[in-house]
Amino acid sequence: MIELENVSYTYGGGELLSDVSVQLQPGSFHFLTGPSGAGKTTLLKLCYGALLPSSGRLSVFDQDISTLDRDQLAVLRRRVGVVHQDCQFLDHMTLAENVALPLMVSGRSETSEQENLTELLSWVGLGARLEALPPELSGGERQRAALARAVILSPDVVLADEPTGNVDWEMSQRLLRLLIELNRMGKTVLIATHDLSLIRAAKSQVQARVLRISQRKLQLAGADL
Ligand SMILES: Nc1ncnc2c1ncn2[C@@H]1O[C@H](COP(=O)(O)OP(=O)(O)OP(=O)(O)O)[C@@H](O)[C@H]1O
Repeated sequence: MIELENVSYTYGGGELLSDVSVQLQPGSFHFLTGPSGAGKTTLLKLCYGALLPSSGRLSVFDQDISTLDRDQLAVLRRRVGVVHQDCQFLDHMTLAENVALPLMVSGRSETSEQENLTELLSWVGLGARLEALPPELSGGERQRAALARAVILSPDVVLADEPTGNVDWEMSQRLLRLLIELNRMGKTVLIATHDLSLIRAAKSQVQARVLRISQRKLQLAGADL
């Protein structure tokens, strides 16, 4: 589904990721961990085509990303839902409008889609907050809204960047359960996190592989987490 083969990523400050190879199989569940600044967000951005590898091969849904034009890349991105680290809401729009943005951008605003929106917001426990503005939301509400927006177009893959970064343990468990539920629906899930207790908690609920970035390399973490 997503395959990196000897991918390196270099920017002005030097090489951040070196010779990374990994496959995310359909329906798999992965964690991506590593110290702050190790390159987790960068690796996620490579996975949805926001950045291109400096070298190596990256294919998403069996398409070599370097061969895609802008329109093809846009189609591909609709199949990958991203929960951004900072949520990225438009503060003057309501929660429901923010979550519906991907529908509007892709020209899908029929009644059935609006019904899906209401259902989706109830699923994440925000059915009563549709009209709230982003500055009025708590950290946990923002993260759940970001998750709803990431899956509104029914993507095949969900990439979540520190989805439990600013919430307490109870809320992080709730977010984790939602992500596990998405995986049980067949979606491929990758969660970037430095929270090892979250990973430990997940291991009894889902079969997850843990990838770790250390000194520019990506490794499969052992059972000693
Ligand atoms: N194109 C770029 N230009 C400048 N700096 C970059 C670029 N790409 C990555 N970096 C730097 O590389 C480092 C890794 O960033 P990244 O956000 O991927 O790490 P991270 O593991 O997600 O960190 P955190 O856990 O703190 O979110 C950062 O210091 C970032 O500023």
